[in-house]
Amino acid sequence: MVSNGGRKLGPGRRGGGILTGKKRREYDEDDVRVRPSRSSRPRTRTRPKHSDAVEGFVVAVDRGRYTCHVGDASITAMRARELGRKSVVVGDHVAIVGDISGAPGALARIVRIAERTSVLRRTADDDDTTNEGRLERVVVANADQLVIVSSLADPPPRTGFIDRCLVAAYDADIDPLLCLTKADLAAPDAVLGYYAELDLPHVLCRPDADLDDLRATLTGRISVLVGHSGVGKSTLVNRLVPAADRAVGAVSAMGRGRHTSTSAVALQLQDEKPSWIIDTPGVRSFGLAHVSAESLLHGFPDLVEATVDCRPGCEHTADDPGCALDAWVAAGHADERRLRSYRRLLASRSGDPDPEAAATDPL
Ligand SMILES: Nc1nc2c(ncn2[C@@H]2O[C@H](COP(=O)(O)OP(=O)(O)OP(=O)(O)O)[C@@H](O)[C@H]2O)c(=O)[nH]1
Ligand SMILES: [Zn+2]
Repeated sequence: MVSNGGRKLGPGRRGGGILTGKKRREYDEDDVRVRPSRSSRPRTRTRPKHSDAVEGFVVAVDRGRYTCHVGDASITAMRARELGRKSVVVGDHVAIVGDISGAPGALARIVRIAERTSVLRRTADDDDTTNEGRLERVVVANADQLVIVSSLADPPPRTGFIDRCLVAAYDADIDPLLCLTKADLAAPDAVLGYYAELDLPHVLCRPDADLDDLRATLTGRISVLVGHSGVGKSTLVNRLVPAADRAVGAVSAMGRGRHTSTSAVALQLQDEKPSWIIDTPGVRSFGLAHVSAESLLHGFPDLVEATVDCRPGCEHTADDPGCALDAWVAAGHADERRLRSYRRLLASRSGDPDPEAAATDPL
């Protein structure tokens, strides 16, 4: 009988539960260091204590207070000390004890976090004001789908942003969906042409048409919406969940301040199956410093095949002599703009100044 040391492996959506050797550098999900060794804490002492815990779903996080959906009620909870440094994020399924009446002022306690089926991360490399520097943050847990909202005009689509989101989605093993808004203002051909080689599903949205296509992809799933300011994300959220009442067109002066909340909010869709959309008002980009160069390639399935011809250790940069990606593009197997985008992300990852950051998008 083969033993795994009594360690419980995760559901392993990606790697079949394989534990990777490299511990991700992060500060808010510390599972390893704070857990006492098995012998130092008798399990029986804590287990029965929480047998009365109820299940909840974390829908919002604000300064140490967690809004949780329990049944059809909404309650406020804090983290129990026994969670240690382990973070609780929107999308987490948790076990809750204490005052779950939902009455004003009632405060319950989160005592357990269920194993996550997916973890969407970003490196906070857009915030160089923190002491910690570039740290990895968990944005959302248990999402099934990343809805990348991009307008076709006003503002024009930015494929660099979309490519970045695609890498984050593939890295988290979450299905991407390209949601193109303002289809009443411009045609989608240029954007769709750029992604022609990818199996990337898309929907078009416009004010004078229903959202049935989009709704169909949201049913029964947890979907995270990301998008630049002004692309019409709030407009979409309001159409999907009228009760949400997200501010539309209001670009506040606080928008770029570091105190702006970057936390996400989960909103339930009126649907026959449990369906949630998670709005991410503060997430304007996905820092990808935590993603390896090889994983970065997964956002570019049209390029990945070429790299079998690269020499071992090839870093796939423009300066890498004999990088097979150049020949691949020269032979017409992939769009040259895709290679440029990949190399831009590679450069931004390592903190190099992005030579094309100020340049317009390839489209
Ligand atoms: N023509 C057209 N305008 C739209 C559409 N969707 C949204 N808008 C307009 O675009 C502007 C920005 O929309 P918002 O929904 O506030 O965009 P947002 O992405 O939430 O932007 P932030 O609030 O900055 O996060 C508003 O004036 C909307 O009325 C669309 O499909 N077509
Ligand atoms: Zn190469």
